[in-house]
Order: sequence, then structure tokens, then C-alpha cells
Amino acid sequence: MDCNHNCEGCSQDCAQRQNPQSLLESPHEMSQIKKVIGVVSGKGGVGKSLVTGLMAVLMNRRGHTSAILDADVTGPSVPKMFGIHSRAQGNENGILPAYSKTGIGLMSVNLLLESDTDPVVWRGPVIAGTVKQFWSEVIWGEVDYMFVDMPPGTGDVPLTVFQSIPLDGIIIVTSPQELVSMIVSKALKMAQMMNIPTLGLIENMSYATCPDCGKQLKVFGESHIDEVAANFSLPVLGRIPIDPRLSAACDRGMIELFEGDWLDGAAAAIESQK
Ligand SMILES: Nc1ncnc2c1ncn2[C@@H]1O[C@H](COP(=O)(O)OP(=O)(O)OP(=O)(O)O)[C@@H](O)[C@H]1O
Repeated sequence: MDCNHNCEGCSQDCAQRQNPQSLLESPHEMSQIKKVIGVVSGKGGVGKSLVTGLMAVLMNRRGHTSAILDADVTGPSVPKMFGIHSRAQGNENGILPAYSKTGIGLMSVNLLLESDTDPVVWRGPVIAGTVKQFWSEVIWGEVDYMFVDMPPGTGDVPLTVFQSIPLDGIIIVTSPQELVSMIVSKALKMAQMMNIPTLGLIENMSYATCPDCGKQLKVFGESHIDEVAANFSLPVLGRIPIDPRLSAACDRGMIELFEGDWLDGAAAAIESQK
């Protein structure tokens, strides 16, 4: 077959084969973002946004500048968690993030909608384009750790986000009632395809503590997170209990006041990542 130098449509492994073109977008010229961590889950509702929010708060408490890019465009829950209901502002240079009470920068589609109860009925390419703009057209300024609340699953939109934002690592959030092994395997393979390291697993809704006797109740049955983590040679970075104070804090926009040391190990692991 004659070579037309278009490697994209050709499966030959010849000497002229060029590396695939990078699809990574450049950040805004006024952004200096040191580390970007994607937070992924197999399906919605396992607490991916909660973990994203808690990690940003923790890193901020530990003296780093943190930010959240809410790439979960069809289920954006981050602004509410931080009590932000304002609209995003812009200037001649680009779009400005909203800032939480403790100074965490946020960008979410909910900051662009007229009302945060409006549904996002957009097709995949528009959603993916919006997320790319959150990276390349938002003036993030200086950020030590940016957490990206990734769109759930492994479809077109999460794939585009993986390809366009230069992630330094991902954290996989699971819950005990899921098919953890399958979900971890899929997320891990997707990250490996893009050469992105998986930092570890966080199990949400691991247990509930009885308010009377303090016993840990396995509401969703025994957890398999340790076996799964060992099978994939990944660390378990944290286990978060079911705690009504957490959901109340999210509902009231007061996640920055959370108390709990469940994710201290995850924060330390991120800090120690080279
Ligand atoms: N450990 C927990 N204890 C109490 N409530 C929790 C806990 N984890 C999550 N929740 C609550 O469950 C709901 C779903 O959580 P969250 O929005 O973080 O999930 P998600 O995986 O990001 O879902 P989606 O992808 O649909 O946005 C929220 O109302 C949150 O406050």
C-alpha cells in the first residue's frame, strides 16, 4: 500500500509511522497549574463530586492553592456544595472562576446557566467542548492542585476530557455495592491508554457508625476494596463513612466546614507524587 503519510487512517506499523498527534489543550496563558488530578467513578451517585470537593478543601487546609474544574457537565453538583449560586464573570482576557469562602477556584456549567435548575440538554461534542474551554479559557491563576470532577463512565465525553486535559493522575471512587473489580479495571485501562497514573482507590459509603454504641455497620455488606486494590496493585487511599452530616454540609453549601480525617492519607499521597 502506498504511504499517504496520514497515520490516523492506517494500521501499518511501518518505519515512517509518526506518534499520534497530542490532543492536549493548552491552559490559559494566565494560568499556572502545577498538578491536575482527575476524580473518576463507574456510575453517578457514588460520591465522586463529594470526594472532589473534600480533596480540594483538604489540600487548601494543608496550605496549597486548590481549584475544581467540574467536568461532570450533565450532573454538576460542585457549586452547590460550596454554596456558590453566582454566575461566572469574565473580562477581556477570559473567563474568571468563582471563588469559595476559603478561596478555592471553581468552574462549572452551573455557573453559566441562567438558573442552576436548568437541565443541560447538549450533545456530546458540545459538552466536551465546554470542558475544554474550562481548561483553556478560564483564568485559573496560580494553582497547586486542580481536581477535575470527571464525567462518569468511559464514553465519548470522558474520553475527550482524558485526552484534552493533561492529568497527572486519577483517583477512582467506588462504593461497596458496586461491581468494584469491573469498574476499577475499566477506569484503570482507560487511564493506562492515556499514560496517566492511577493514584489509588477511595471507597465512599464504606460503613455507618451507630450513634448509640459506636459500632461500624456495613450497610452495603462486606467491602471488597482491599482485594480489588491488591489485585490491581493499587493503594486504598481512604474510606469515607455514610454520614448524614456530610450530606447536610453538601446540601447547605458548607462542605468547607467538614470534620473527618478519612482522606488525610489521600492528601499525603497526592503531596508525595513526583
Ligand atoms: N459518605 C456520604 N455520606 C452521606 N452522604 C453522602 C455521602 N457520599 C455522598 N453523599 C450524598 O450523596 C449524593 C450524591 O453524591 P455526589 O454528588 O458526590 O455523587 P456523584 O458520584 O458525584 O454523582 P453524580 O455523578 O450523579 O454527580 C449527594 O447528595 C451527597 O451529599
